[in-house]
Amino acid sequence: MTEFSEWFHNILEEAEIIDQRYPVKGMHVWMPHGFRIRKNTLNILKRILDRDHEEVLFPLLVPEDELAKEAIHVKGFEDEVYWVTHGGLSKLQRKLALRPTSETVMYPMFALWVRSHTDLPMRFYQIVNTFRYETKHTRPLIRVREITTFKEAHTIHATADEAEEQVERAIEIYREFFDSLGIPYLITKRPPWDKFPGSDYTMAFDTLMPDGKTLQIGTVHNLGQTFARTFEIKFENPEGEHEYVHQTCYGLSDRVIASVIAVHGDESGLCLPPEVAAHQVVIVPVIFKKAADEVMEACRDLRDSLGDAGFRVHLDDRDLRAGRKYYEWEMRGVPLRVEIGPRDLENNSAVISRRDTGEKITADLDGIQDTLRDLMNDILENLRNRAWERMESEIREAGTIEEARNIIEEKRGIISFMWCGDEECGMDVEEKVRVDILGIQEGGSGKCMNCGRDAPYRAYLARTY
Ligand SMILES: Nc1ncnc2c1ncn2[C@@H]1O[C@H](COS(=O)(=O)NC(=O)[C@@H](N)CS)[C@@H](O)[C@H]1O
Ligand SMILES: [Mg+2]
Ligand SMILES: [Zn+2]
Repeated sequence: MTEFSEWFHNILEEAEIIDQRYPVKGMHVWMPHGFRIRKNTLNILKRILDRDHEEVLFPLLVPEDELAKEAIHVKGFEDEVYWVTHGGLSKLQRKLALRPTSETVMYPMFALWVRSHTDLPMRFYQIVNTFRYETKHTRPLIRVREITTFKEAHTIHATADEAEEQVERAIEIYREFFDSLGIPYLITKRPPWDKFPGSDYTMAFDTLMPDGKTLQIGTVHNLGQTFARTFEIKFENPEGEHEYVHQTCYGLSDRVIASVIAVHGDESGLCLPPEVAAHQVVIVPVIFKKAADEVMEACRDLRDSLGDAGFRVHLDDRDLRAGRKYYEWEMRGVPLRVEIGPRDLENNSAVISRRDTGEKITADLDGIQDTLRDLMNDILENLRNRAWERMESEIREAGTIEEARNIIEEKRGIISFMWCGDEECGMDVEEKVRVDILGIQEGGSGKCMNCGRDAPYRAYLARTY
């Protein structure tokens, strides 16, 4: 873990998550193992969203004039948009953009869908690929040009209060989702100069990566009525008048997978929450001359009974040294390994090894399903607690610019300080400490670290991806 980005690139290759050799910069191939992890992660997310969102699928290509409609929005994306200019050999009358995000794709259609207040609220999401011509240093899963796993939710409301409440609901959805992955997060309101282009304000989830830099792993935007006015999205209210709707949108991406890998990983490789691991349990037969057949028989029976009980289980019956198997499954982050040998047969037991703590437990084969389920819950709990403790230990209070500078130089991590909220002063702090203001949390009191004025906000600074 000395050089995190080297560790990260290596594990993506060794654990066959993605293949980075694809000949377009910032675009990678999901390999079978990585794809399973991605699928399991998305299943958790969809289970949460499907409670009160409808899943949809909109086109990839955006007409130039639609993309350009909302001036601030297009300004924010104009240098990141990929364009399609030809259909076959013929030049297109009007060029088409590859969606960098789908406001300008969806909202012309929302204008057709929304009629009456009885249609509202509407809550949609789609999980698609989006394209951003990132000019900063691209990194697999972290800063890509094809965002392969872009979950974007878009909601429509009759009032500002409802939109406000939806922002809170989206924040709870993200908390539940990240908690199910054991990923710690800091929730702040982005400073005005860093909010989503065209939004009223942005709430962001940041997590701390092993190298002391923060990664924005999710964002929730209150769009107010800006896009409604631009795209004429109106509804007839109970009094028969026409009003513009109020909107929110909230997004996640491949970074969710990046943070699961980075936050829980260790020197042995991946360490995956059981909910997302490709295999939750791997069975390794301990083969000696004696009783070899009985051992294999017992391992197959266990594989079948666990499979029938809904575990993602794999029996590794390859003719390889056990040690080689242990290494491989630990590197791939399989939460639980079960070994059965001749001695275990006699005792009708098995030896279970936990990936997160390395602890070995001897368990009766009768009732081993409950033992494994309990262990899987313990593992998620342990991973989550370990990750939260680590992040919280890296959040340090600074009373002066000097202190802030020293902390960032020596330890990186996250700095919290009291801020007056004035943009000038904020930019000045970023300048002096040479890191970004992540955002603020309301309800502080004290004097601004930088200018001494009254400070109603607790603000956070960190070096970011
Ligand atoms: N180049 C990128 N590679 C990987 N993830 C990215 C990239 N750019 C943004 N993201 C992730 O995508 C999330 C949503 O992007 S966003 O611009 O903040 N918000 C939107 O696009 C809104 N339409 C909400 S869906 C970000 O919070 C960030 O976690
Ligand atoms: Mg960007
Ligand atoms: Zn100040």
